[in-house]
Amino acid sequence: MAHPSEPLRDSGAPGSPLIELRGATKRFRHGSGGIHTAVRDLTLTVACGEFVAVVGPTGCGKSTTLSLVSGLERASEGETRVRGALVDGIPDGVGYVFQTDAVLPWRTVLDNVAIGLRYRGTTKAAARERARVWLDKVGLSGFDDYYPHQLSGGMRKRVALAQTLVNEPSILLMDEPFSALDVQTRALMHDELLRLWSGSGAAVIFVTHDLEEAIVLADRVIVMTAGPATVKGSFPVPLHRPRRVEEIRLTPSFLDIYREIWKSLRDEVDEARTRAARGAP
Ligand SMILES: Nc1ncnc2c1ncn2[C@@H]1O[C@H](COP(=O)(O)OP(=O)(O)OP(=O)(O)O)[C@@H](O)[C@H]1O
Repeated sequence: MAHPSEPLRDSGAPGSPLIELRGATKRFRHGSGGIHTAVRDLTLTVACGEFVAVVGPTGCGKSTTLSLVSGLERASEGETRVRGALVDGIPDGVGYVFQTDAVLPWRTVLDNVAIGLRYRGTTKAAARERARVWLDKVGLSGFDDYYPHQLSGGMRKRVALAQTLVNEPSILLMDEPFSALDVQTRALMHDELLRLWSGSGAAVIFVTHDLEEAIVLADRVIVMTAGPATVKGSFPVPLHRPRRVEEIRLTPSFLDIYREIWKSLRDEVDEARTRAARGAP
């Protein structure tokens, strides 16, 4: 295991994926005694440094898939491996960014960013110094002493990103991180995320409802079936990097790949809508 305050770097041993879900099934027992299968026989691998986006209809099991990788949930059948080892608890080097950020309202921006390092045993001065570097990287230098309520939604999201990235995760799990932001702020955050990720070597699994967002960001888009989630299709995104997200959306190659993936996703979205109209899970 790496020293708690040191970033974990994955060497990317040839032939071995960083993240592997093999025939993973996750069932939940409900209070009523019924059993709900959220994920079924899901097989997915992610390589070191790869940016994978996962799209699928509402409630299909995308977040549960992330929980299997992060070790927050254990597969009922099949297995999840990170760096070849069975996931049993939170693997080293995992960072998580949720839709609702984990910014603490009673702490300053600087201390919010420093908090993860403090928990890992870094001294206050060193943690704050590192946090300042990351605040600068996310364009928030000068806001050290602000409290979260004094920031815009986009700025708070930047704090949340810095809070996670300051720990230099080698695996970044993102669960609809920008869905609460307005369209313009989202677009800015897309560019920002790509800038921060490029060269970091981190593998990303980015869950979203938004196919456009998935394509502009990812190396590969995974389409999930209507629940229980399993992989319906895996689509490489042949768009060059570095990407200017706003410009990419207008290119013929973007529209081609959008049409191709939407053809696969549309049936699942329709299926989920039909079930919702029938009141079925
Ligand atoms: N801890 C749990 N206990 C019981 N059921 C759960 C639990 N977590 C998830 N589920 C159920 O599993 C299914 C998949 O949920 P999940 O949150 O993974 O879907 P999702 O695709 O991320 O949803 P959304 O698109 O709405 O964010 C849902 O029916 C949900 O109610």
